[in-house]
Amino acid sequence: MLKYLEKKFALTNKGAVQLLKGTLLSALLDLSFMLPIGLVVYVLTTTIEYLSKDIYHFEVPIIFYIGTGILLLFVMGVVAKAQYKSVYVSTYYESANRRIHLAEKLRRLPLSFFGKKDLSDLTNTIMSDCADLEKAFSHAIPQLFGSTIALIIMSIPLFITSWQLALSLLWVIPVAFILILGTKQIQKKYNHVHFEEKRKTSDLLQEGLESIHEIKSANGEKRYLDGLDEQLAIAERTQIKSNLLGALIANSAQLVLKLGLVTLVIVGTALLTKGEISPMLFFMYLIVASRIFDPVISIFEYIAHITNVNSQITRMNEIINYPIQDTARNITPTHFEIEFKDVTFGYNRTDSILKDVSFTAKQGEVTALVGPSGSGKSTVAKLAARFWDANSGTVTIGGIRVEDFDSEELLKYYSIVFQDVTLFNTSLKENIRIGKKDATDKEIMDAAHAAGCDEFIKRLPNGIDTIVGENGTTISGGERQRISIARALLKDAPIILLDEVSASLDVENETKIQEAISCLTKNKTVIIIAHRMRTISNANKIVVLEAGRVVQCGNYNELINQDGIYKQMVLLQSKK
Ligand SMILES: Nc1ncnc2c1ncn2[C@@H]1O[C@H](COP(=O)(O)OP(=O)(O)OP(=O)(O)O)[C@@H](O)[C@H]1O
Repeated sequence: MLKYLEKKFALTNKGAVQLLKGTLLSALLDLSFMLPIGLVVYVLTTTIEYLSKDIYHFEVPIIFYIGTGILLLFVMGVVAKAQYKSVYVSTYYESANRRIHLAEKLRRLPLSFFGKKDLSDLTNTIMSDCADLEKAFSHAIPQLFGSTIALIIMSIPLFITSWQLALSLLWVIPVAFILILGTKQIQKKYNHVHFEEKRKTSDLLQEGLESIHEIKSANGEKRYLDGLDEQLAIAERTQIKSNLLGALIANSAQLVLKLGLVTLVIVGTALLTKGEISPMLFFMYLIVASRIFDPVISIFEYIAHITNVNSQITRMNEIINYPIQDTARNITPTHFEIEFKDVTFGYNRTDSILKDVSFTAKQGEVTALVGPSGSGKSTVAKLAARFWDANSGTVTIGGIRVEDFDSEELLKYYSIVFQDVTLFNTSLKENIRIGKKDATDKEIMDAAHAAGCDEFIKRLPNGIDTIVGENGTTISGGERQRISIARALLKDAPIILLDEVSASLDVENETKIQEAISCLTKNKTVIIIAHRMRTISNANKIVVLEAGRVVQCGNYNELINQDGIYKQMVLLQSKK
């Protein structure tokens, strides 16, 4: 039962237990609301009975009734408080747990997962989907089950006292349910369309905000805003349609319920005329009829609400059930030689970006990857750090397959400088400290100095304590790259992956960086990707890639004497 609830509603185990508890308490609360009705019926029956016997005083003092009333209110209060605590408070805890659980899961997911998803979609799942579920769990799901249980329990005494009256009152419930459940698929379809349009709108908004510079520089504001207007209008239309349909179905169902009172009056009057029921019993049914449909109406609302969150639950389960790169073995390799053996890989598993790639990057040597744009150099570096898993073939470090390492442990062995440097909206110092969490300020300053950051840090208003803005918007591309190099220097890991490090540097800075890198790379396994042949002419090994295949491999002297793509690239660049 608990496992079913966990899967069905994307809950943690604790959340499923709380849902069960909340359901029972919600049923109890619905039942407790019938207690005052019981008291009213009791008072009225005894009053009428006394009056019919010409007795004008109560045998029990009136204070007894008042006391019972107060006691009932107290019981209702206690049950309501327990239900509130169980349903609402625990829902917020569950919501916090769900977000943490999702974030933990996202942390362990392979990059292939993120390649298939866009970021605004994931942000939506963590933020707004969680909020929608929070609402559903605090307002709908426990009450739905609770109200259903309460309704069944309330119906039993009604059928026992008079099955004809009970039937004439309650026949509308299954009819209304058939109406609601029969149209559930249509509602689901409309909700799904609306949900998708809402997602597209937030994608478009996020994309616009992220690429505001490009849009402005290409004079594309009008086109972008027109597109956004159109998308907003579509989202609005789908929302109206979905809400209208929901309201139409809910109101029709409520109208059907009203018929129950009509048939009760007709059947009750007929039975009364025939003398088959007492006026008191009829009267009692009329009072019950005024309240019995309340939980049913709530059930309809809850069903609509739960139908609405189905898409969110599906998306959340997609993340929760995605297989993680989980090997969790703590292994320390004795050396850090990287070997690619017949590696074939494609980002979408159908098109191969790398084909049968084999080479060895030895420890203490610099291995350079060169080749035309799009030949797969960065992809090789990503596979070396197990950002992605190869489709076939093996990537090993010190003779151990990368898949056998715990994915987080593995990255401790790497210092990585990629083309796209990500900076966080904090100080430069903290951005460099990411390389080594416990680094002292002096270590950070030394790394920044070695990476050639001194000159631009001096220019910043608060030096190394300057906040760099979201993703480092306040500093240039070359400066970002130098910060990234400072991080790598600080981390001082045994494997270094450098992708295009000198691409956005001027000649003077490039020389400085080259010096820093040569300190960094001593006795380490270095894989360097460069477009400028000059920067890698001293590499111990040069691996030339073309269309995802290794077409040449050797040192500079060997390759320059071969008639191949490497020689062509060197000649072409020296002409330039
Ligand atoms: N995340 C990704 N999802 C799908 N395809 C990708 C992804 N990253 C790269 N590619 C594709 O893989 C191919 C190789 O890309 P890669 O970045 O490895 O080439 P590269 O040799 O480093 O290119 P460049 O020198 O221009 O940086 C390209 O066709 C690219 O479009």
